[in-house]
Amino acid sequence: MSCSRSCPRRGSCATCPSPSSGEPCRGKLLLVGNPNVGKSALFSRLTGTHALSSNYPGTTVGFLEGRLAHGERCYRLVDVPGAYTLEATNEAEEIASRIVDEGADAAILVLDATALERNLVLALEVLERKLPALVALNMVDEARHKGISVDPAALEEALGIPVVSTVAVTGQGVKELLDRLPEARPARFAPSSKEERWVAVGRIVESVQKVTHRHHTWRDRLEDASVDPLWGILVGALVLGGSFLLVRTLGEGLIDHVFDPLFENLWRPLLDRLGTALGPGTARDLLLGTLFDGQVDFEQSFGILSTGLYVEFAMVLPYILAFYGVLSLLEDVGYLPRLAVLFDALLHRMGIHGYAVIPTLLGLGCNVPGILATRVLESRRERFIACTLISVAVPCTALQAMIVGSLGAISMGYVALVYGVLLLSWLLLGRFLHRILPGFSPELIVEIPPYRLPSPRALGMKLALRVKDFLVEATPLVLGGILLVDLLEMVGAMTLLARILGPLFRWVLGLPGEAAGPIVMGLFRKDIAMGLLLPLHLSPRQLVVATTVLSMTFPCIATFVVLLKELGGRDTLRSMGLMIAAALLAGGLLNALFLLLG
Ligand SMILES: Nc1nc2c(ncn2[C@@H]2O[C@H](COP(=O)(O)OP(=O)(O)OP(=O)(O)O)[C@@H](O)[C@H]2O)c(=O)[nH]1
Ligand SMILES: [Mg+2]
Repeated sequence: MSCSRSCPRRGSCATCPSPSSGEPCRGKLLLVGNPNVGKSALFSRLTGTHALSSNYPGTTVGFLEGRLAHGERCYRLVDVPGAYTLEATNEAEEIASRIVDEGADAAILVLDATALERNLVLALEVLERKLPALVALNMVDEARHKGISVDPAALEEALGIPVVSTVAVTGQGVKELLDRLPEARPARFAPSSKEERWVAVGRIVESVQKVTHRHHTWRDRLEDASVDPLWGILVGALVLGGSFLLVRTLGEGLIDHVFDPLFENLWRPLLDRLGTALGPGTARDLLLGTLFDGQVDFEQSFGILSTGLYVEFAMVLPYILAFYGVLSLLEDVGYLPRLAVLFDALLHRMGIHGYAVIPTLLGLGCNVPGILATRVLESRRERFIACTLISVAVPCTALQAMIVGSLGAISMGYVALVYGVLLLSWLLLGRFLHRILPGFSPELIVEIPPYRLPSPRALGMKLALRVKDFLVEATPLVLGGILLVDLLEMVGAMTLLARILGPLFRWVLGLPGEAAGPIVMGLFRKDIAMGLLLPLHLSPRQLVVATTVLSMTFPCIATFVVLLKELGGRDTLRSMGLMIAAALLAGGLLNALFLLLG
């Protein structure tokens, strides 16, 4: 097992046993470098722990720790968030700066050979702090394609520390890097000003790097086209439209041809037998739920083993697989930062810069990583706006799967209506927050990585990591949520909730009081809450209102916890207040519109 799992309280990883002796790992190594230079790819290679690695700056925003065993020695290896400078400008850089200041036995300075100049600035800042170090000169394959050659021996001479050329995605040079770890040493750079550092960097680059002329390739042309104001929008619309279609087709295909048949043909007979063995009583009510004609209804029975497992595995998991498969591909190709450039003008009107598009897209998978990814935004104001917008108007894949599964079964028009209202709320709330919150949004300074052909192995590992995270996080909440609903039902709490909130639901939203329970249960899991709405036999229009309100009100418990961690108590409360107000307003207006239309 890796340290990152066994030591979630980062930094207390001294409890990880070393390979042979059973003693804790005492040595500490840091992987330090600019964003998107391959630190996490190298981390995965060195520790065998899979860290998320994507082709855009800011993938790692908190740090990850793993164990690196080499020969008789055992080290704790820290994947430090990418930073351009240790004079931090955002939270990810603050974390990086703090970790470097805490010190370590050695730092592995990961430099991108295609952008040596910019990378060396940070390297010198680290070296000025007298940390023993060595260099992993990464992406040398990419540099070769670009006609850039860096002489590692000359760089070693110039810096005074070991330099090893690496290609983190293939593992080239990684063994040599490990072999040379003991040679890591402090360099002789004295603390200097920014200007002096740039001058030193210029001198080093001149002596170690050669650039040869090369012709424009189709990749260069595609890169230019995808940020062009006109062509870029066309490419963006095609990519986004195509992605959504692909997710839907893949998700539906998996449900129809894999997961549904599995539940119907394998799981149902087992449940039937269990039902007969248990006979009527509380145990059967909790495990299988309500029976219809003596049979389990996977969507409506609400037993732990019936609806609980079905919702998670047959309704949500297929879309999780499809969504993360497609998103990971877009990430690794390097398309997302281009989307950030295209969206910058629009997002600036909402007080956030274009880069917020990446957390937002991640939020469409699960709000939790989406909110964590807002750490790359510079100001607190931007982060508050981005987090609130994600929680209010960006439905996670689990909820979307249920929306498409239930509302989509009636008409895709209703699904489009819910998405339309969410999009409009996202835009209007963003505008509103931009107006009322003091401060300004910094300009977009985002580095556009080159397009890269993703490695199927890396993609597969990333998908497996994300699906595992989903299962670990969702399973206890889904099953526990269903148990809680059943217990609350048994003690009459749901009826009480319906009575208290009934008038508000009836008058403002046009919903029966019984819808209050499911919507409040959204605090646990929104997919389960959506499942609870189904047995109420709402009219399609009521279901649209209920779905919209459920999407926009309280975040689920996991999102709430990260919001609290990222924004602090006061801002989380403000954000939740906005969520409830926006949800009631949107639901109320939809209801009024439906009444007007008759
Ligand atoms: N061609 C090539 N691609 C690489 C190499 N190393 C990493 N990559 C790719 O570069 C992208 C960035 O890698 P990451 O490991 O996410 O970089 P990082 O430094 O952890 O980035 P942040 O977490 O954003 O700071 C990914 O798409 C990797 O697959 C390399 O040596 N050659
Ligand atoms: Mg990373």
